[in-house]
Amino acid sequence: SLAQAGSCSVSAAADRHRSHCLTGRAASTMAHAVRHLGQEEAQKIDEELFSEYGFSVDQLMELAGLSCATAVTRAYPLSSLVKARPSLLVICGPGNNGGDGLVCARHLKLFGYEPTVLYPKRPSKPLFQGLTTQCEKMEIPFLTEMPEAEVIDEAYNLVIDAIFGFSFKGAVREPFGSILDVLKKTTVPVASIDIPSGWDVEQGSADGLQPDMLISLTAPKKSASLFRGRYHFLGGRFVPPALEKKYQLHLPPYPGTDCVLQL
Ligand SMILES: NC(=O)C1=CN([C@@H]2O[C@H](COP(=O)(O)OP(=O)(O)OC[C@H]3O[C@@H](n4cnc5c(N)ncnc54)[C@H](OP(=O)(O)O)[C@@H]3O)[C@@H](O)[C@H]2O)[C@@H](O)CC1
Ligand SMILES: [K+]
Repeated sequence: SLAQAGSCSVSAAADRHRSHCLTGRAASTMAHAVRHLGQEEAQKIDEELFSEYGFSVDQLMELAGLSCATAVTRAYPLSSLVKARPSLLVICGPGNNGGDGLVCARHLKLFGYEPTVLYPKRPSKPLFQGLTTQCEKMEIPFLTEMPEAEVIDEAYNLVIDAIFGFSFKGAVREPFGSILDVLKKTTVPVASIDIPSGWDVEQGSADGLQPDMLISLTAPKKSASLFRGRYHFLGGRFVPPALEKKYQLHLPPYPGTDCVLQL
């Protein structure tokens, strides 16, 4: 399915459709390279979206999670899954990255996948309680503990890592240290939302998780240049042009109405 975009033919008459036919890679080489954000800068942009631009967290989280689910369908279409059932494990952390994971799980269920969620540390805020209820009502099962690596390899096609995002700092605290240790032993592909969890947002982690996919939200963070997996997508198509300009993000153009773009 990733080859589809590249094989699309371009006629002069269909110039306005040209962006549909460019792969993200081709499109991004046409403009300035997309900028990689430092940790403080990513947090500042996030804050500004709320304080200056009037967005609510719920709104952006919905768009971010939808982008992630869409990107997963591009890289791992239902027809490509090797297990009998289209099972996925979504591991959610205690912050907004975890919230993106819950939204992503809900959309993936609507897209025909069978997500199961592990959500060991749940904030008491109504936002996260609501997102949890929405998943439960969609008959998405919640695990009570992290399965062994062999069990994950046997049961799931893919793990979605929604543990930590751009606010992660320092050494990993429990229960997430043990969860990440198991995740490093699994052989099924891991798709990380925004940052491979456990990586320093700017410096990465030499002996850390090596995900197969990374979905950068808003703009890639500095550590994304160390990503060696197969699929790097950009998502979170909600940045107002004035904010993009102020931070000189140089975002590549998203094709048509797509909410994701392969970098
Ligand atoms: N504008 C955008 O792009 C948008 C971005 N969005 C998303 O938000 C994400 C950023 O969310 P965020 O700020 O809530 O931070 P995030 O990293 O999920 O969690 C921080 C939590 O982790 C914990 N923690 C930290 N360090 C730890 C450690 N060493 N070991 C253990 N725990 C540690 C700490 O918990 P604590 O234990 O301190 O309570 C804290 O609560 C971003 O990456 C993107 O996915 C969209 O939803 C909306 C639009
Ligand atoms: K993550």
